[in-house]
Amino acid sequence: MGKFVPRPKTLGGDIPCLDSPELARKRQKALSARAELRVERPLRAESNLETPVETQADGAPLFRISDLSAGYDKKVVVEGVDLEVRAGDVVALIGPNGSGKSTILKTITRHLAPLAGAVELDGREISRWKTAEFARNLAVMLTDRPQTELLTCRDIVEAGRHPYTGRMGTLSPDDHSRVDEAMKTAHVEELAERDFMQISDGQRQRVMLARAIAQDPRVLVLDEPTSYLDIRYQIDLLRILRHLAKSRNVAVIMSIHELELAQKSADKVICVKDGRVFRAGAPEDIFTRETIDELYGLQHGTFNERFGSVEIGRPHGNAHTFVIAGAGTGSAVFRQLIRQGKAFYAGVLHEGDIDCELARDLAAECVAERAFEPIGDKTIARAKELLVHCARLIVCPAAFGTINARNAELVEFARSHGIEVMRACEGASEDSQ
Ligand SMILES: Nc1ncnc2c1ncn2[C@@H]1O[C@H](COP(=O)(O)OP(=O)(O)OP(=O)(O)O)[C@@H](O)[C@H]1O
Repeated sequence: MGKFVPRPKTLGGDIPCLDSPELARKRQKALSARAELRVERPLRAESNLETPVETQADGAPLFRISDLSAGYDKKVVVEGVDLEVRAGDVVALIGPNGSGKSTILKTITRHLAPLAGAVELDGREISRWKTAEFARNLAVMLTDRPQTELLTCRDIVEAGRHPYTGRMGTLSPDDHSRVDEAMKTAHVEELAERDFMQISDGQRQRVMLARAIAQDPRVLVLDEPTSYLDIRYQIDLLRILRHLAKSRNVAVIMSIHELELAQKSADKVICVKDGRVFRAGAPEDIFTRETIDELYGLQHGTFNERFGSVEIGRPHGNAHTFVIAGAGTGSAVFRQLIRQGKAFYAGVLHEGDIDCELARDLAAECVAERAFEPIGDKTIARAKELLVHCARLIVCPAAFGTINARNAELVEFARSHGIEVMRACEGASEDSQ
């Protein structure tokens, strides 16, 4: 293992001393790593990062996939894929493990040859593009870890500019400022001099994002870009991708497992299941309980479309707890009971209240009244029918209002039947005070 050679001091702000022998050697290494890193050439060497790339005049898709079959060693693992992506679109591929998302992404980035069908960039089959020409249009961020030796994180990001340089990979001052900008955008400035192989997975992912940004592509393809990132950087990454799409007209195509993030960041969602496109459409059409439960074959939990989250489902067994909730006061108690594996009833709630939405997924039964209507006789009677089987009543709201005033009857009912009454906020028995 060679000794790590620190980078030379910079001259004139952040512009490195380009004629240093050490840097030339490292740059040579970076050049040889270039093939490994699959650096793709941006379309126009002279293009400015601040200048949005022109959209096609006729509004035709930038990228078109038609009846694509893809797989390994002539064995098809995914087929019948159709997709049109326009400049500025953010497209998310979602679906269960092993459904074929990565295989599609590897095929549309020419890491795998298509087994059938067509993939066109700018109306031309991707196999007909010269390597450099194709590379000038498209940047890729896949999940495999590039093995590099003695390259700093800055070297890696600089590799994103090599498509703009001559054969020796000498970066111009303009290239350097773009590298700086990309590192700043991906929050990896502080990693600049660290060995790329000696940083965390999440840090490495952000460095690879910086490289892709420095590359200034028209199409950016990312395989599970959020997988190693903490929540702050997941949000940052998706904001960056949306910014690239909306301000610079980059077409972004990514696979992603975090449904909530996909729902909030994608313009178009492609659901891949069992090697086929199971459904495709706008997030509003895709992120429904029915579609997501079916896509993932959820049996013990369910997708809550209101919250964009997956709930782990209600516990088995009889309920011995009744929770009076409302206006979001019950959510924490519901989740606490679920964590404890305790089944519970919830009521009397109003349709549309967020507690009502959640209780429908988590409670053994949710007693609900129509929105904005005072609690009626039938509803209160049903709540009492359930309450009488319970050992305790948890009251979440600090006070009742006009339309849920009759929940006070449940408290009285509990007391008169020897059922323990607890205030959620105090966690103590009200009756024992
Ligand atoms: N190099 C390979 N050679 C042969 N089969 C492969 C190879 N890579 C993946 N597969 C198979 O292809 C199918 C699709 O895999 P793919 O990686 O595309 O799924 P995915 O949807 O990206 O899954 P995940 O969400 O787990 O990343 C799987 O059955 C997988 O085992």
